Formats: sequence, structure tokens, C-alpha cells
Amino acid sequence: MDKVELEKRVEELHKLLHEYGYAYYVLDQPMVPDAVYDQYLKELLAIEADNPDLIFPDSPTQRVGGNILEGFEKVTHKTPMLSLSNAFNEEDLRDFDRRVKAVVGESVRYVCELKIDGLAISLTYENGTFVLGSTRGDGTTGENITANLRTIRTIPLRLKNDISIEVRGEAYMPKKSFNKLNEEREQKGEDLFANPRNAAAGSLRQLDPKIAASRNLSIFLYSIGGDPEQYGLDSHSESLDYLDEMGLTTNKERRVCQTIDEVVEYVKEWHDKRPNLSYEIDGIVVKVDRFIHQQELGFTAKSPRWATAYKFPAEEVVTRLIDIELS
Ligand SMILES: NC(=O)c1cnc(OC2CCCC2)nc1N
Repeated sequence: MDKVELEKRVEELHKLLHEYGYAYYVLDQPMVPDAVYDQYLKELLAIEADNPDLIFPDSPTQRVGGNILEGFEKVTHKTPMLSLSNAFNEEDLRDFDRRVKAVVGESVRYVCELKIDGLAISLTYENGTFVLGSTRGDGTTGENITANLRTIRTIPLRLKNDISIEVRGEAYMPKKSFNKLNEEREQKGEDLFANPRNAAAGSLRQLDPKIAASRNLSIFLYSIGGDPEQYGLDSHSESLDYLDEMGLTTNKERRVCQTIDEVVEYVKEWHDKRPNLSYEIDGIVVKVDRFIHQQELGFTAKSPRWATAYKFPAEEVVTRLIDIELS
């Protein structure tokens, strides 16, 4: 093939492999057998080996970088990554609802989301390509962990549309991966991770992307950084649907609630269903849905007045002690 035909073939292979990767990792619905995916990947690797000028950052072959980093650069977030106020019981939720209604009136609508117990991160895409990933850090300055985030298969290297956007979410380690990792570490006499959140944070702080790639991390995205209205979105629930359309992964258990009673219902439901989830959550995030209402409510020094986090008590851990008592 001549150069032009090669470029066309590379573009075709990118498109195919991104589509198959999305179906496999994000939708959990493989479109082709693994052997077919591997064959296309091998073809792309061969073309890239003979034509290094055809290796692009969003190529599916560039997920796991080669070199080990010296350290992490600092990244200043364009808009601060805020923390959440807490609610500990139903009364706190109803107080939150009263405070919100005092400002925006009775027509307020909420979005409830599972509060993923992981590491808050930010992803920046320019013209559809993933260019920068960072930790929340202190909310203003985080660490550049792009190389490690690229290894997370549910983070697309290229969006469905060539938009420039910054999105925020939670990187996490599924419970199964956490248990398997600790079993392996116990075999090797290494220290164990206390919980999946620490394991995810420890994995993303590795300087060698190959280690992060081996930890089976995933991600749920839950907000757009900067001004979401620039994408013609009027509410938080719309923005989450928009992220889905762009090929980004959001958590599908979210629910729009018309009243605080429905919010309380959702909290009770997920308090009971929490042990069946394949990942850890430490509560429920309740957000005012319409952006005009969020703007009217504004922020305190460190967190939005239009959101709160209902915290679940720490999940009961069945310890060996109980086993001994029962035996
Ligand atoms: N851990 C979570 O799952 C989570 C955390 N934070 C937020 O929203 C914050 C972000 C900006 C103001 C509200 N949503 C979430 N789902």
C-alpha cells in the first residue's frame, strides 16, 4: 500500500478497534470474537512498526505507555474540583431540601447518584482526543496521571464526536479485582490494601503504567468541568445522558427525583442493595438538577449548596472473630 492508502487503513483500524473496544469494555457486549479484535490490533501494530509517523496518541495501541515516569507533574484545574457537604440521616436530607426550596422555590427537581468510593479524577479531551488526566489533589492542583488513566479500558481515547470537554468522575477498583489483588499480595507476603479506594489510589500513583494496566481499574463519570451550558445542556441529568452519547461511562443507577420523599426512597433502596454491587459505594449524592437552580444556589467556600452526600455507615465487615464465636 502507498502512504495515502496506509493512512486510510490506519484510520479504518482506529475506528474499528475503538468501536469494538467500546462495545467490549463499556457496553459489556462484544461485537466480534477476541481473535478478530487481536488480528486487527496486530495489523495496526505492524503498520505502526513500519511507519512510526502513523502512530497517533489516540491509537488503541497506545493505551499502555512504555516508559516509567520520574514523577507526576502538577496540574491546575481550570475550575476547582469541589468537595461535598454531608447528610447523615433523613432529617439532614429534609433540611437540605428546605434550604434549597427557600432559594429556588417548590419546583426543584433532584438527581440521585450512587456515591462511588474511589479516587476523584478529571479527564480533558481536545477535538475528541483524550489529552490529559489528573487527580483531584487539593481541589485546585492535582497530579498529571494521564499515562495511568490511558490504561483504563472504560476511558475512551477518542470520543464519538470531536468535541473539547473536561469531565470529572471517580476511578475505582471493582470488589472482585480488589479481593484477587490482595490474595496475590498475601501469597507474596506483601502488605494488603485496606479497601478498594486505597487500592485504586495506590494503582494510579504507580510511576510504571504497566502496573496500573494490570490492576483492572474502571471509572464512572459524573460531571462536566467548566460551563456545561456551552454544550446546550440545561440540567445535570441531561449532561449525564450527553456524556453517554459521547461514549463516556456514567453510572446507570442514577434516578431523577421530583420530591425529597423520592430521594429518601432511593437512599433506603440502595442502602439495602449496596452489598450486591460489584463496586463499593459510601453513600448517595443528591444534586439539584436544573443548572439555573444550581446557579441561584451557588457555593460555600468549599462545596456547592446545590448538592449533598448522604453517607452510609461503614459496611459491616465479617471478621474471623465472629467465625470463632460461631464455631
Ligand atoms: N463519588 C461520586 O460518585 C460522586 C462525587 N461527586 C459528585 O458530584 C460532586 C462533584 C461536583 C459537585 C458535586 N458526584 C458523584 N457521583
